Amino acid sequence: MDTIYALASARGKAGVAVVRISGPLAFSAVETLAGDVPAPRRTALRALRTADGVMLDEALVICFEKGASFTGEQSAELQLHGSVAIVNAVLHALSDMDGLRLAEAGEFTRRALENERLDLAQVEGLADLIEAETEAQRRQALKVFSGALGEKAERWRAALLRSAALIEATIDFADEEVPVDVSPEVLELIATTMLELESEIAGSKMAERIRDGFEVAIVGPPNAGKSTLLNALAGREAAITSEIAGTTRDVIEVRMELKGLPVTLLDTAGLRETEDVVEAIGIDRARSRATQADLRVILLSDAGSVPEIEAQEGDLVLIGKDDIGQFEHSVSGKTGQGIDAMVAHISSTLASRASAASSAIRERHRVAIRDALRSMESARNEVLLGADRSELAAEELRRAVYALNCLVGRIDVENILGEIFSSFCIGK
Ligand SMILES: Nc1nc2c(ncn2[C@@H]2O[C@H](COP(=O)(O)OP(=O)(O)OP(=O)(O)O)[C@@H](O)[C@H]2O)c(=O)[nH]1
Ligand SMILES: [K+]
Ligand SMILES: [Mg+2]
Repeated sequence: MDTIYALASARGKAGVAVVRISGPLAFSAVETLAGDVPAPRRTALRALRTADGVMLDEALVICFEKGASFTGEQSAELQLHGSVAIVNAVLHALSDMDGLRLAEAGEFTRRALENERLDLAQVEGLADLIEAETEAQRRQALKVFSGALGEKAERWRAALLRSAALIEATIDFADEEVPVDVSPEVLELIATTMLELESEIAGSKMAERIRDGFEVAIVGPPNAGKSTLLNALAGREAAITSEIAGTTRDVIEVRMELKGLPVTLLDTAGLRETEDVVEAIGIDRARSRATQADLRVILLSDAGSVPEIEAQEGDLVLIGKDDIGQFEHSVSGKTGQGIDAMVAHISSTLASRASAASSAIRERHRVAIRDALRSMESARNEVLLGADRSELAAEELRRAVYALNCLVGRIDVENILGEIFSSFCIGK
């Protein structure tokens, strides 16, 4: 195994820059640079020098023993003064050492996965944590990174392994008299686990929204003040506004954070009957994007008019261009009247939906959970068909466990055998 090193903090001028070293030669690299290997997990101030004795920097050095580091390998971190020249000089000194090479992208994390310091879902959580831009994204990624999904998967696996073991035990007893009918317990275990998996799937759409952002569309007739409202929310002239009806054609997207939630606001073409071919295309797009959005702000041109598009649950229907707040449910992009109330409604609606988010944040997770559910469904049917279908039921349960193993990136069906063996001993 190579010893790898890399700059762990961002490139460029900074107060502190962190260089990470991981692998069997990490401590010897530290010794070469710092003159000794400081006690593990203790911060030590050291002068770093090249092999020729040229001073590189004065740095804080932290060593981590094998088995007690992020990667699971012997490793070290050098906290340098954050100048480009110092970082380059230290990286150069490391590259001169035998057996050391620059790490590839994600290689430290890959080693953490290989050494089982992290499961696959945690690696995904870590990737999201690094990408997190909003408070909700940070909290969600941290939950996944701390192993929330892995813990759940572990619980589900245990229930399935127990079910499989119970069934396997009856197969073993097939020729003799089966002491107890295990099917009620097995069916109960499968049913409760299926419920949990289903709720994980249900919350997964929201988890994805927190990752990728909620879409909120502004829709209404031409000249209702949609683009002006978008610009007011964005704090810049993102969309062209004019007194000409039919100004906006393309869907204009503005990414923003609303009370900690990632939101993409959509400004759309004014909805009306038109002979203009290009405007008609814009209106089609407006309708379809608005329908698919998570929430709609439906603007009316005046108090008497009806919405151009059907409101869904949680949508806001507001009278536009009401500069002085003459009407109760109204907004004005020009004066800002009603905008705070509108934002409060949008963010509280989205926040309450977001609170149902599960830890299954990716399509890969959903695929694995759905696979597991399908197999559990089949297993349940086999159990219901009677004892002579036990082998098929156990087989389906094993498939479900396999799917859950894929979920966290651990593929060892050997565990089933272990569980079977242990209950076999207890049973006999
Ligand atoms: N008084 C007042 N005028 C507004 C307000 N919002 C927009 N306007 C004016 O109304 C006209 C249309 O505004 P836009 O923001 O372009 O309206 P729109 O709904 O995007 O129009 P289309 O893109 O053509 O569908 C412009 O002349 C704006 O200056 C408002 O809140 N108050
Ligand atoms: K307009
Ligand atoms: Mg517009």
